[in-house]
Amino acid sequence: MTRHDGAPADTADHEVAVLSAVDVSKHFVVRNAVGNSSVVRAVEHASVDLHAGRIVAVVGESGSGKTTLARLLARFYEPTQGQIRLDGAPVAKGSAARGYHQQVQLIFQDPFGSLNPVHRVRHNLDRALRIHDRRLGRAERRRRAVELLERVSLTPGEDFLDKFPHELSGGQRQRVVIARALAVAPKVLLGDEPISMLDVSIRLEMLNLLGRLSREEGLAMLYITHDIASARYVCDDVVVMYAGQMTEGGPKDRVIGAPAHPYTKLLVESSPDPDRVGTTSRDDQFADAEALGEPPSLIEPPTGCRFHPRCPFAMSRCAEEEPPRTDLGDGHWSRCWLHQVGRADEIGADTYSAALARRDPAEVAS
Ligand SMILES: Nc1ncnc2c1ncn2[C@@H]1O[C@H](COP(=O)(O)OP(=O)(O)OP(=O)(O)O)[C@@H](O)[C@H]1O
Repeated sequence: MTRHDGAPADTADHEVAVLSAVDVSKHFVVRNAVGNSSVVRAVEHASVDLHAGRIVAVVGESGSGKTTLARLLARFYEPTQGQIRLDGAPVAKGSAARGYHQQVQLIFQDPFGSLNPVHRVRHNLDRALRIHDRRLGRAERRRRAVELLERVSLTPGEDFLDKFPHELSGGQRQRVVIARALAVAPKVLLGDEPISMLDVSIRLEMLNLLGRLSREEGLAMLYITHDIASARYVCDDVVVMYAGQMTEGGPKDRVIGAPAHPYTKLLVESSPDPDRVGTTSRDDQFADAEALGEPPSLIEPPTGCRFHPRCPFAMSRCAEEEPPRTDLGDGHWSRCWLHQVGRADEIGADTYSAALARRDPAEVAS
């Protein structure tokens, strides 16, 4: 069972996670036009474990901290606080990144931007293969490049070796990006919205490819998405982020099927059709959620539970104190005061908008 949000990995799971973020925070110092600085609390106290052969989805609105979390796990950023662990061992600050990136690969949204446009597919793969093993001869690298292309269903691989990125479709380019990531034989793939810029018609195939790589080849994966339906389709576990914090996590059928946090409920109900995979654009996703209010500033986030200004169930306590984590069994957990005061049943009793319509403004302190 995958553990999220701070519980010790080896007691909950009986196996050490391949890659973990343990209580990580990332703060950015930004300056305005007149030189005053402020701190953006992009991620705060986030924990997640990635296990071999399993996919964890991170869902949340724009600006909730998903990309920052992936970049922390990829060591593109050092955490302001907390730890990244690989195979259970803390990754030392400033330690060599090359060895790390042979084990942990990050895939971005835009496959065109990820490939060098002046080089053929062969060259793009060859470089990664040489980084993986300097002893490989030219013929062996070519053989492996063909094999990699075929692993991502670009067959026959020979036909793609001499193509330039602009000669490929978006889906084919993203497959080449994945093949290049696999060239270094990583244990972990981090996908930052890897299908959102692809044609709707091929998104399902890409998800199937990611699912196959995880299940059949044992890769541990993080899958960042706005799309609840694709998270439900391909992942094992889901973590929900709101305003830089993790609010709920656990097995996907529990989190998406029976949300235990009002924000997850809002996301699921705002999702155009949780059963139609990959058909919505980023802008349409959570359109209703946006109508219900802007996500908060991460420079001066709301006190207490960050979701309380938008929450139909908010009590005065929600504005005062951060809710503790409540474990709900089977790896499912939530950070919401309703669980602590015996009112958790209310989350599932009605739709989010019906609950919002009934909200008593006097209950919310700010
Ligand atoms: N390098 C940076 N400097 C300053 N602020 C940053 C930086 N990177 C991210 N942020 C801020 O951190 C917050 C979280 O951003 P992040 O990109 O992680 O969110 P996200 O959930 O991935 O959003 P999206 O889905 O739009 O990519 C945002 O307020 C963003 O403006």
